[in-house]
Amino acid sequence: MGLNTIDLTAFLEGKISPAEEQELARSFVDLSSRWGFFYVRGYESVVPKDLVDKVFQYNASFFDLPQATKDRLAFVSSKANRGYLAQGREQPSLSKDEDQIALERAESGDQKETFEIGNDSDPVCPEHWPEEDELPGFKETMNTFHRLCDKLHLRILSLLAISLGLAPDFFVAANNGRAHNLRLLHYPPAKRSGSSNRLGAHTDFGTVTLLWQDGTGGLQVTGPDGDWVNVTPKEDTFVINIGDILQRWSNDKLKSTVHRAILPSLQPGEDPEELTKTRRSVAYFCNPNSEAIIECIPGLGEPKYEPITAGEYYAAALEAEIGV
Ligand SMILES: O=C(O)CCC(=O)C(=O)O
Ligand SMILES: [Fe+2]
Repeated sequence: MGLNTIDLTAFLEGKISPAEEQELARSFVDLSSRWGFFYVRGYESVVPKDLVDKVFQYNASFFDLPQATKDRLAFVSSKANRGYLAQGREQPSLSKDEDQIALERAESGDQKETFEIGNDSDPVCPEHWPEEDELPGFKETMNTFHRLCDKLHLRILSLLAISLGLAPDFFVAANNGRAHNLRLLHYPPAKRSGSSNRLGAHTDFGTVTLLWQDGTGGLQVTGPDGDWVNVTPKEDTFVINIGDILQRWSNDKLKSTVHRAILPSLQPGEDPEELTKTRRSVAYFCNPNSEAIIECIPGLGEPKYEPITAGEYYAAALEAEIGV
């Protein structure tokens, strides 16, 4: 069985009847609790399609910059969570143990490089932008995309609140600081004779992730029965997945689903000795405000977890995978 798709057109354009909204909310919570991962279409009234295309074009031109330029923009701390991560630096894992993660990095490390972008108006953590003449228009495009994805995320959280029987603005106060992380991912061509791992199996840490992928394929999630299911690229969709903080906040009602990326399977006529295609994706990891206290949402049973501060939890999880 494949992944389901939710259409947000009428909801986002304010053309939805109360009954349709209830039905949409019901399928949203149903998919979030059974799968934790689904396609979304109909988002273009908030995030225009040509902007998404432009972000993908910049994904290519950013990673085409000279290695020395990218290295100058290097990621230096998980607390800041900004900058360039060269291949071999981040090792996502299901483990939280640094030694175990180091072992996985050495045995079949990820074949990817990424660039992390935060909220550009954060007074404490500056972005690691390339100079304007190195990549004209990059900063402006990424800032616009960051802001519009935040708007989209707030609408998604309002749908989530409705679906949990809460006031539509339930999540706003703890999630209105745009503490999100926009990540460009580049998976370079790889040999099939080596490791098939592109991105190790992991869950995301935040509330929801909005993920756009190119047409290459290779993203997989674990379905409700534990098997790997392909997240086949579909035109004009992105995927939403639930992250650990939202699973914890919802007392495990919503599911933070394990996912990974592997090399695409060999197609008829393809030469196994040739390098695979490049893969590119764009992830928008949504996070509560860093000082927000995450404790069981009312009405979801006896709390299983201690309250935590979102920012501390997130930085510790990231640091285990990056080491700084
Ligand atoms: O590249 C992808 O499709 C997935 C990226 C991802 O899961 C991540 O960076 O956490
Ligand atoms: Fe992920």
